[in-house]
Amino acid sequence: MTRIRSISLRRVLDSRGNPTVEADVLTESGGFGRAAAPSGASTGEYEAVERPPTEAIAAAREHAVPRIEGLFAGDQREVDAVLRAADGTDDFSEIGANSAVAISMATAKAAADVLGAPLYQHLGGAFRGDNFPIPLGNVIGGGEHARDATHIQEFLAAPVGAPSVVEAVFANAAVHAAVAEELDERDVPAAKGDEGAWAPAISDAEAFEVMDAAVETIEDEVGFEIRFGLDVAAAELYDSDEEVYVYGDETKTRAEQIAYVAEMIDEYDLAYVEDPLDEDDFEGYAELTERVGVAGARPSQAGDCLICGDDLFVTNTDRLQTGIDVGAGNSILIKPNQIGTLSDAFDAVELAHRNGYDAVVSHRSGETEDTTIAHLAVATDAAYIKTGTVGGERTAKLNELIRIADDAV
Ligand SMILES: C=C(OP(=O)(O)O)C(=O)O
Ligand SMILES: [Mg+2]
Repeated sequence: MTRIRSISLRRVLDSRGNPTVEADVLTESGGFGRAAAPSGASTGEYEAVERPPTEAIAAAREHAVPRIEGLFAGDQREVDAVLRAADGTDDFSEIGANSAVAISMATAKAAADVLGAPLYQHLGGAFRGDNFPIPLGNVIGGGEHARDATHIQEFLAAPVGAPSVVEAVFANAAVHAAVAEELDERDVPAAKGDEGAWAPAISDAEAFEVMDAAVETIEDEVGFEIRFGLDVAAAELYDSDEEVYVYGDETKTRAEQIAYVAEMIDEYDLAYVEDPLDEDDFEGYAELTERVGVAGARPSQAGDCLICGDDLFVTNTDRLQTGIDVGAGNSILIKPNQIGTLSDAFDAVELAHRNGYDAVVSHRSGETEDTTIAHLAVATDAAYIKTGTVGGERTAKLNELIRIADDAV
């Protein structure tokens, strides 16, 4: 295997118009990989730290790049371990998780290029057969991603019965269009939020109705089962002084929040609920998980509702282990930039799978054209991949998924 000859880092634009870190990795035999860090808006308190790109690049050039140049490109674990050692902190606050994840992902792409293999195969996906992640598509959103819209951050289409990835991807786009029609009929204008989801000024209750109607319309059209799900992003709603969840003028106690989410799962047969409670409430997650009766290995395979930890677990194996120990949730959201390296993201998926939890690989609200997460989702046999449904930085991932399924990457 060839060694890494050089690493270049630069600032590029993300989908919000903010700067982010892009890395190029070049090997001695001419292998090339390029990757860019995404960026969150509703970030978890326990995520690895993103530094302003200029500082992150300067720190990575000083501390990490000289130690990684010369390593074998295919030895991802070694490269990621050296990134961590060069940073020297627990949370990548020296070189920035944005520099770290860009270098980690670009290294994997360079190694795949050397092998002449698609990235998902290099990452371990050669034996995945016909298992493909189901795309969860954000079609109505608010929270931290849009002002004056729903309190719940994301309403996500879940085409669980789609016979193929391509049909699933197009079904989500059709639900996005059907939501626009449904809003139009109700005379509700809607701009789009950060992830391309419609961001109407309607109540959460009305958004449930709109989703339900749109999903049913498209289900009838395509002839396979489409459910939907949520990212409540409840840490953003939680007032820790008052110990209540704040929905505009209304509040819910912890018990009311658990009851509300359980009721919505039941009423709308939700396939997926992410971050239903605050990021410190492992016990609350456990209570809800038990209440909605999710049992057994890999709930997605049994058609059960996923209770997924994003801000709760932050792609971190220590936090996931705490959750596993108390029965908090049954799935984990995987965002490589929350933890800083691909090796750490893989460890989180493997710990999840060994314990019957599903993995859901996810984009961030601030994205680039980077397609690494499509390969990561296939390589790890993730149950779902969460992205938007429209917009270039979102369709980049979806179109790559279609190409992987078509063996055309
Ligand atoms: C994608 C999400 O948003 P952000 O990237 O803003 O954390 C999320 O909360 O799942
Ligand atoms: Mg989330």
